[in-house]
Order: sequence, then structure tokens, then C-alpha cells
Amino acid sequence: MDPSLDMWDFSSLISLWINRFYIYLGFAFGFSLWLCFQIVIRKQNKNSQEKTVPKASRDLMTNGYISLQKKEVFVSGVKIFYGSQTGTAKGFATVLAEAVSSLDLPVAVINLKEYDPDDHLVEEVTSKNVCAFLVATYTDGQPTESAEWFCRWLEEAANDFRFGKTYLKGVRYAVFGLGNSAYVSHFNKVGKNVDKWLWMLGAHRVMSRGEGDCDVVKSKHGSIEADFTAWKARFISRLQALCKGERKPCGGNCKKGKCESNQHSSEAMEPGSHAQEGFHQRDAEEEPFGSTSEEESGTEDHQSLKSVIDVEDLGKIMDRMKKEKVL
Ligand SMILES: Cc1cc2nc3c(=O)[nH]c(=O)nc-3n(C[C@H](O)[C@H](O)[C@H](O)COP(=O)(O)O)c2cc1C
Repeated sequence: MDPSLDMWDFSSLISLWINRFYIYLGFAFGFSLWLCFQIVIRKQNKNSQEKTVPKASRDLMTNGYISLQKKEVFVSGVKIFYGSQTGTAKGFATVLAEAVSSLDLPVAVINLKEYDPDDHLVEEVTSKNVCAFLVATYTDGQPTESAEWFCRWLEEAANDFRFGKTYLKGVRYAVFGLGNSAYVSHFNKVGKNVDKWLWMLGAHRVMSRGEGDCDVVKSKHGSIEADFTAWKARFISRLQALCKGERKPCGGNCKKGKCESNQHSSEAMEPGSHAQEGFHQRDAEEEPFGSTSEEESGTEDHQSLKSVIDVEDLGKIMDRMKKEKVL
């Protein structure tokens, strides 16, 4: 036998070989332990991330730098409707559209001739659009041919109890009428009526009506173009406020609670009801849908105060009506 072989001791190797299964088992156990450990650590990291993100977003939102939540849209676009015969209102509609698009708002210019209120007006209840109506008055206070159907439909709807006082609730609108004060009794009649009928159907007047006057002597700003420019400036600034989410024309500066109470009382009146009858009477007397002028530019709330009936006023109106009946 080789003496060098005697020097090697194979006993440890042999025992390793015999116990190899235990060794494998040990390795396998160790590996699975490490795997479990890794999984637990990853899960913990994920949880802590989930918890910290909303907190971060909250912090960021309160700091006002960034909003991770979806921004609320207050005005989705502007629709400019016009009723024109010789093109003045149409031209104004184009100018207004340019001013609106400079605010990065979608704008549509619509000829009332191509618009069926019966099918589409109610869509504006939920559209978040602001609707501007530029309408001219013609002989005997009649609308242009193009706006004839629109006006007839609106008048009938406003006086039809089936539509009710909230039919157009949610529609936001502003009216600019074109006329000539030389036609004294019919001056701007269509603008006044459209404003009134929309209001009677529950639409929300975002600003008081504008009156364009062709009579340069009597025109408030010297010409119908200047009247329109003044109204347009007010409309744009009102639009900007609406885009920011301001709801009240007064921007919250009016006397506490006044806005709400007026809005409420205006909504509480139903066309055809006694209150509405009283309202019509007042309409004839005081012109509650009164026009607009420079003086109103800073006092929208005042206009809206004027243009709706307070509950107190209602009592007086009813009294007056009773007296008139007796007489
Ligand atoms: C024949 C005629 C009749 C008019 N009748 C009235 C009227 O009754 N009341 C009024 O306020 N304006 C009246 N106007 C003035 C127009 O409303 C005014 O010129 C307006 O700017 C026309 O707008 P348009 O060019 O868009 O059609 C009348 C104008 C004409 C030519």
C-alpha cells in the first residue's frame, strides 16, 4: 500500500457526504428565510410610501404650490348667441369671442337663426358654459327675423307653468341689447325681454344687462360701439371671477346674506303665480330687469337687488294689487 495515502484522513469528507441532505436542507432553509425577510422589508417600504404620498400632496396643496388632485372647472366655455339683421350684433359677437378666447376659454359664436332652444337650451343647465346673448330690437320692439323663433319659444316657455321656475336653473347668462333710444317705448325691448324670460325660467344672470344705443346723443358712452366695449369689459372681468369659482356678482362684498336671500327669493317665484303677477306689475312700474350703465359696473349686487322681489316687497305688491282690484 502507498504510504502517502495513509497520511490523508477522509473521515470528515465521508461524514459530509453522508450528511449532505442535512446540509442541503440547511441551505434551503437559510435561503427561504432570507427570501421571506426580503419580502417583508419590501412590503413595509411600499406601505410607508403609500402613507407618505397623500400627506405630501396635502402639504403641497396647503402650501399652494401644486395640486395633485383634479382641479375643479367652474367655466367650461362661453357661448355667444346673436340676433342681428344688419350685422352690428354679429360683429360684436365676433369681437367678444376674441376677448373670451384670450382668456384661454373655448368659445362658440351662434346665430340664433341656427339654434333651436327647444332641443338645446336645456343642455346649458349642466354644461358649465356661460351664455352671452347679443340681440337687436327692430320695429315695434320686435326681434330680428333670425331671433324670432328663439324669442317666441322663450316667451312661451317663461309663461308656461309646465316649464316652471327652475327649468333653466343652472344656466348662466348675460344679455347685451342693441337698439336706438329714438324708439322710446320700444327701446331695447328684445334685450329686456330675453333677460326677463331667461330669468323667469330660473337661469342665473351673471351680470346686469347691457344697453347699446345707436343714438349717439343719448348713448351712455357716446356710441353703440362704446356701449358695447364698456359692457364687454365688465363681462370679461365677471367671467374671470367666475373662472376662479366666485359665484356672487358682488364678489362677496355685499351685505351679509343679501345675495343669498335675493337669489332665493328670485327662485321662489313661479311664473304664473301671484308672486309672478306682482312681479310683472313691478316690471312695468320699476323695470326690475333694469338696464345697465356705468353706475352699475361696480354694483352688480345692487342691480340684482333691484331686479328681484324681496319677500317684503311681495307684501306691498299684493296690497297694491288688492287696492287696484277694488278700484
Ligand atoms: C327699421 C328699424 C327699426 C328699428 N326699431 C327699433 C326699435 O323699435 N327699438 C330699438 O331699440 N331699436 C330699433 N332699431 C335700432 C336697431 O336695433 C339698431 O340699429 C341695431 O344696432 C341693429 O342691430 P343689427 O345691425 O345687429 O341688426 C331699429 C332700426 C331699424 C333700421
